[in-house]
Amino acid sequence: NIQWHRKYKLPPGPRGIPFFGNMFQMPPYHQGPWAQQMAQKYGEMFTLHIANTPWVFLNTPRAVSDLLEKRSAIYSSRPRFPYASTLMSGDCRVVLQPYGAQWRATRKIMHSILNAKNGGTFAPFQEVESRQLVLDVLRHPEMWWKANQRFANGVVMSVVFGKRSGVVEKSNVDKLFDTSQEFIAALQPGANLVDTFYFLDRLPKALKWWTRRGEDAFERLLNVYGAEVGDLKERMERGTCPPCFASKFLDDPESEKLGETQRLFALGSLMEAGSDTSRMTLSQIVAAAATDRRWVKEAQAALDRVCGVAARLPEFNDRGQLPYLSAVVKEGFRWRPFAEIGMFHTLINDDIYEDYHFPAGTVFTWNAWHIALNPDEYPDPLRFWPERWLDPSIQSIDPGKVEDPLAGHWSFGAGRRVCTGYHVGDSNVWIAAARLLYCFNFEQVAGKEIDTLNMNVAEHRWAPFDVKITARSEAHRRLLERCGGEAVGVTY
Ligand code: HEM
Repeated sequence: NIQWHRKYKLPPGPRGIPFFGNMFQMPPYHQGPWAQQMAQKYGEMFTLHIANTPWVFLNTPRAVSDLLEKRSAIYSSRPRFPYASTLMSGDCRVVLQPYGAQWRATRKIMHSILNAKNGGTFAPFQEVESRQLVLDVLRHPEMWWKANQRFANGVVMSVVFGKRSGVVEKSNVDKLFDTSQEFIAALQPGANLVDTFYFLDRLPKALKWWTRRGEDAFERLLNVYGAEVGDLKERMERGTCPPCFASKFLDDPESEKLGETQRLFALGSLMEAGSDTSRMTLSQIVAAAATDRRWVKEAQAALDRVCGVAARLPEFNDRGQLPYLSAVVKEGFRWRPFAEIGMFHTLINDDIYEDYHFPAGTVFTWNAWHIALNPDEYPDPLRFWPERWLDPSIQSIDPGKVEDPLAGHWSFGAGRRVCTGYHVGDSNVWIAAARLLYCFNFEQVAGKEIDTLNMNVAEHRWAPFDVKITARSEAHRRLLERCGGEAVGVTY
């Protein structure tokens, strides 16, 4: 221990208790405000000890860029998860895989399919599902959050499996999304003690009460995805499957080398990572629209200039003429980051940075909430202010980068671990936001004002907040019925 302390030096942080460290100080959810307070107290970095693993929070873009980006080759692994990764996922869940050959090979193929050049493969799915979205909101405005969820799940189902979820056998779709929820639940702090207290993993198998549960979850997932891949192969043979991620992935000879389990988990990982993320970002934009009319008026004026008044729905082709809408999407990713304390990146070698010496195995994360709401980075940070991405006199940003999904914020992560689906995610949110804003007005409900700093947008069983949504005019209503209606009968 003394030798360790002589050799290594970590940033300061709150004092913990023996054995558990700071485990009980960090709230189990909505950790952003707490981590923000810590950053205000300790400065550019602070350290927590979760059991005996040090976690370093990076509180400025400078530190995130210096470590997670510029030194990405050694800051891109993940902590061990004996339950959520090994037992439940056969060590094949991309998002938790350690930095190594298997992760790199899977990610390389994912990237080759999900990059911007393939946007044309996915745009038809996003086009249909966003038409259905605006129609669903028109018909049942109080169920906007369900419509939003259906949109996000529907897009990711089509992007991955080339299948419209509205027409897929419902039980398997439910099972697909249930497996995702089960995985997300398993990742919550404290959900499985062995993922924090690694010594438990050394117990004899008979004493590990969680083993059966994890093995069951693993089997279930293989069956659900196996069934979906079987169906996909049949549709490919019949020539009825539109090009999608899975058809390209399974056709790629490189993917054969990954083995069957890794191939199934690659598909599963995309479904898990790609759905809730789009849904939550859209919910944030709805909240922002209801709480601040100023930017909504600008967005609607920009849309009307390009599409005419209640003349036609915005299209992807309009994007170049609608920088304001790209700025809305960027602001949607920045405004209230839902990955409030970022995502864990494990350091694989010892490293020295300025005054500090970090041991291999230290976990790093970017303090997303603090950075996004820091007035030194983003003037008037609580305001949803798309202009900040277009006007360098508000914020130092190159307005030419407004369509670059990664520029100016960390919501898609950092370095080699950055979100593989960011082009799909960004365009999902763009088309849905453009169409919703073109067609609807959003208002708060009297007596049920939205507390935008305390919205639980992760909630998928009920509305995260109340909002009144109405068509902008009778002409918009007619347009919605016509254009939305065209999506209802589409099957593939
Ligand atoms: C719409 C908004 C989205 C947001 C805000 C988002 C955000 C993120 C974040 C923060 C990470 C972790 C990055 C890190 O560790 O540094 C991540 C990882 C990932 N995302 Fe996304 N994501 C979105 C959409 C999508 C979509 C649509 C897909 C797939 C079609 C996707 C696939 C993935 C995958 C596979 C990973 C794991 C990458 C790895 O560990 O190597 N994401 N995403």
